Amino acid sequence: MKTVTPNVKPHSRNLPLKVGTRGSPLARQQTATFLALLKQFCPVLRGMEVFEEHIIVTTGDAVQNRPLAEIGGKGLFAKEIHESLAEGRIDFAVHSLKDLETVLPPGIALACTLKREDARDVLILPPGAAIDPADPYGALPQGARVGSASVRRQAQLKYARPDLNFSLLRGNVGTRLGKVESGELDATLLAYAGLRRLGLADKASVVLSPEQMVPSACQGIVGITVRETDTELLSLLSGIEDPEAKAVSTAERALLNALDGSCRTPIGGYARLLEDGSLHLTGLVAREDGSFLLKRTAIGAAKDAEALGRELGNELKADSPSDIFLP
Ligand SMILES: NCc1[nH]cc(CCC(=O)O)c1CC(=O)O
Repeated sequence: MKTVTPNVKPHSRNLPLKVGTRGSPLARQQTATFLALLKQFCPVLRGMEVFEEHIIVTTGDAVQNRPLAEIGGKGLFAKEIHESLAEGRIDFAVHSLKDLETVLPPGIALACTLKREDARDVLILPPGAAIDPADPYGALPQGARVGSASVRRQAQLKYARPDLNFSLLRGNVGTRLGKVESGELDATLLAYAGLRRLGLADKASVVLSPEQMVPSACQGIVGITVRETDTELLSLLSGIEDPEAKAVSTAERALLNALDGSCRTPIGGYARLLEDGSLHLTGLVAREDGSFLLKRTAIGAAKDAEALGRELGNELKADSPSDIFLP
C-alpha cells in the first residue's frame, strides 16, 4: 500500500481518537483489523496510543431471545453507536455494513468501506456429515432441524427443501456453532466472512455459491461511520476506501433501499465488479416460507452503481406479490 502523509494533525484534535464498536468477538476483530490498516496508511498514527476502543451494547445485542423483527425497526445493531457518535463520545465507529440501515440518521456519514471478505454463506453440519458440494443440502435428513434467525437464508433453503424445520437461532458465531456440534440442531447457516475473520473457516461444512444462496447486501464488508461535520476524519478515511467494495456496496445498498423491506422480508443482494468495469448485480426477493422466490440479475457500469441497484430493486418490488412487503 502506498503511504502518504495525510492531512491529519494529531495535535489539533483531542487524542486519543475514540473508536466505537459492538462487543462481539467478530466486531472487535473487525475493529482491530481496521485500526491496523489505518496505522499502516497513516504513519503519524504509529507508535502512539492514538486509539481508544469504546464497546457499545446495542439493542440488537441486549435482546437475544427474540426475532429482530419483533424488537422492531431497522439498524438495531447501530442505534446506540450513532448516538455516541452524534454526542461526541466517540469519533468513528466500525460496522458490519450488512447490519447498517441504508438511510443513516441525520449528521452521520458512511466515511469508507473496506475490502470485502468472502461474501458467501456457509452451511454448518455436525462433524462427520457426508457432504456433496454439488448437492449441499443432500446431507440434511428429511425434516431436519435448522437454526437461523435470517429470513433470507430460511426462505432460500425452504425454497430448495420445503421439508426442513426452522427455529430461531440468534447469538454470536460461537454459540451457533455449539448448537450444531452438540446435536441440538441438525444444521445452521452463517456468513463465511465471520468465520474467516475469527479463524474458524474450517468449521464451514459447505460453502454455498452465490447462485445456491444469494448473500445479504454487503455481507463481508466493513464500513466506518463518522460525524458528517468531521471533515478531517472524512478525508483521512477516504484514503483507505476500497473502490471495489465501494462500487458493490453502493449497488447493493441502493437495491435494498429501493425494496424498502422490513427485516421480516427475505432480501438478497450481491454485486460483482468485472475487469471491464461492469457491475453485475443479483437481487432476490422471497417469501419467508419459501413459497415464492424471485431472482434477477442486472448489468451496468460501476459509476452507475446506485441507479443500477435502485432500478433492479424497483423492478423486483413491482414483480413480487405485495404481501411480502407488509410490515
Ligand atoms: N447478522 C449478524 C452478522 N453481521 C455480520 C456478520 C458476519 C460478517 C459479515 O457478513 O460481514 C454476521 C454473522 C452472520 O450473519 O453469520
